[in-house]
Amino acid sequence: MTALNDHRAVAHAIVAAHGLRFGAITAAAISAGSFSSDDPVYRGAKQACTALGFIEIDSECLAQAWQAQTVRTGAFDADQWPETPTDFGMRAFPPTERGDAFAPSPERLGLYAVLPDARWVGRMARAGVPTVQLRFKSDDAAATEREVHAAVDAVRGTGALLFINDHWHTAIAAGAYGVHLGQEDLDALAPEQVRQIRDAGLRLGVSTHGYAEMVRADAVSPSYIAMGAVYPTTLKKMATAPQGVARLAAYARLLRGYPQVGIGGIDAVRLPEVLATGVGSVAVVRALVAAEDPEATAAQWMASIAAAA
Ligand SMILES: Cc1ncc(COP(=O)(O)OP(=O)(O)O)c(N)n1
Ligand SMILES: Cc1nc(C(=O)O)sc1CCOP(=O)(O)O
Ligand SMILES: [Mg+2]
Repeated sequence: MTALNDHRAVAHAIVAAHGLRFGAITAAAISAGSFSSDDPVYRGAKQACTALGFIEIDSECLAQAWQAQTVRTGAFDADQWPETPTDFGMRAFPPTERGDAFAPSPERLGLYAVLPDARWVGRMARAGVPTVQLRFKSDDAAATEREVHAAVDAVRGTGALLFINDHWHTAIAAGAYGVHLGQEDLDALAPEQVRQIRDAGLRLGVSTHGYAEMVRADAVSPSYIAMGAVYPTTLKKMATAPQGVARLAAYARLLRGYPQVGIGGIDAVRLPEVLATGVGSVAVVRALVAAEDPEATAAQWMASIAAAA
């Protein structure tokens, strides 16, 4: 039994219980950190999470959740990694029952193709990919408007659900199925603008890269939550290290109740272990766009995803 008043014992018990799957750095790291409370469970958990390689804001978030879990259950249990939303300060799940929830998307979005232009969107939609995203990176407003409208036209009649990355205003005007926003995109929006997207009936997907960002995403009750980067990706410069599948599985358990998407560096070899975490969707760029035969590759991936469901 771990002594509840000894933060060092708490830290060692958590690292001993979870070091193998998350990969403990060194025992020496179990001393570092800044603390917002003297509670021994909070303090020990923050030291342990730092030693397990979580970044500062995620260690803080986890430490507060460990403390809340201990208060809620009446006992500290080192084996029980926090995965109850209310312990993280989130509102009660399921989020779909909240008054401010975005329109729902399917629980399992399946293969999710993130694509650079409307031509690719049409091509993958016609190949039967169930979820597609236009990720058109341009500051040219006229070109963006053309591309968004072309993407909406391109999926018509295919059954594919089209999310527009970043350009939410144009997505509303063009009648897209949904919008995908990152944390910085979300930070740039006033609450009124978030309401505007929701009230227009568009679905909202939000990117996350750890616990603190999941809490932030949950605050707007989106239609799905994306988690990345699971593996290293060369597609864009990431501010955080790859998460790996052990963390992805822990995130997926916390976010049960949301449709979930794994993204970043996923290829055919890694696909089975990503699906084994329980996420209902995998989002890819290069695996399709750089494939020799994108249609055949999409068909193979869709079969693998269906077989794992
Ligand atoms: C499904 C999905 N997940 C994550 C992202 C990344 O979005 P964001 O963080 O806004 O970065 P950019 O794609 O805008 O560079 C995504 N697009 N889709
Ligand atoms: C666009 C994007 N967003 C990510 C995130 O983690 O938020 S990873 C990523 C790139 C995904 O490309 P690929 O499948 O080629 O690695
Ligand atoms: Mg973005």
